[in-house]
Amino acid sequence: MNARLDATRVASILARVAQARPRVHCLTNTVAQNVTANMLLAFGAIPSMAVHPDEVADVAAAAGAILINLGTISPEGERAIPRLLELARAQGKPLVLDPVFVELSPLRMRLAEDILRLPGIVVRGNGGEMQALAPLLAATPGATRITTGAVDRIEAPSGLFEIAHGHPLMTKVTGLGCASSALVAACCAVEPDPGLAAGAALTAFGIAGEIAAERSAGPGSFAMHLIDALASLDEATLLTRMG
Ligand SMILES: Nc1ncnc2c1ncn2[C@@H]1O[C@H](COP(=O)(O)OP(=O)(O)OP(=O)(O)O)[C@@H](O)[C@H]1O
Ligand SMILES: Cc1ncsc1CCO
Ligand SMILES: [Mg+2]
Repeated sequence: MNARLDATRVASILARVAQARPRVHCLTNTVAQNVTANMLLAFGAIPSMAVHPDEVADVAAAAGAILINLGTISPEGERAIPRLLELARAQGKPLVLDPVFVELSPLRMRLAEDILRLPGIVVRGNGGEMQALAPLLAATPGATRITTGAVDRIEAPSGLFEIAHGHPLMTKVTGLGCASSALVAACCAVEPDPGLAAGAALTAFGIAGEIAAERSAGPGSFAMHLIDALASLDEATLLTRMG
């Protein structure tokens, strides 16, 4: 099922991130901002986090990809969203939606519905979030749907990928799902097939999680080791871990 996503392919996408150093503009939640920025840097990408509706499109204009995360959506963030959608549409820029807790509020569901109208949209959520969005996604042809958990499932126009890497400690540090969405966006900036881009990002993140778990004593040191493991991931490690 993942025949097109071997270690060489993943390494090639990661090398393109390291070479191009794409900026990912993150309209994200206040909890996950720091860990998201640090994971992007460890991955070789560059974060920008502007929120103000009157500057967000200027700041994002030269970014390689955009992330919209609904986790602590504010009135200001809500006004920034159409600016980013307009920019992504005009420039054909990749946009990833992280529908945090979309099942908890009609406001989030309405915002998700607007964002899902963007052609080529990529959505990454956990099982509950993706289940809540299922009726909307069923009416969204061309979207890439990513459900993370013990096994990550990527349903893309180019096919289905399943990633069985990672570690349960990844659920004990807040914002790692949010950070994974940003890494998917970074790969979308350098790889036109969003299925392969998401597969590379989540394989790298999962393998870094496995390595970090071997080095850590609990969730605190795990977060630190995860940044280090992601920053030093190389093709030889991918080959060994992907088998
Ligand atoms: N039980 C598990 N075993 C291995 N890896 C896991 C497990 N659960 C989650 N992961 C990994 O953790 C990362 C985050 O996924 P998760 O589904 O926990 O996100 P999330 O619920 O959106 O997190 P958050 O909202 O806290 O940011 C993914 O890379 C995923 O593969
Ligand atoms: C804990 C939390 N609350 C809103 S966003 C967030 C980070 C994980 O999604
Ligand atoms: Mg989440």
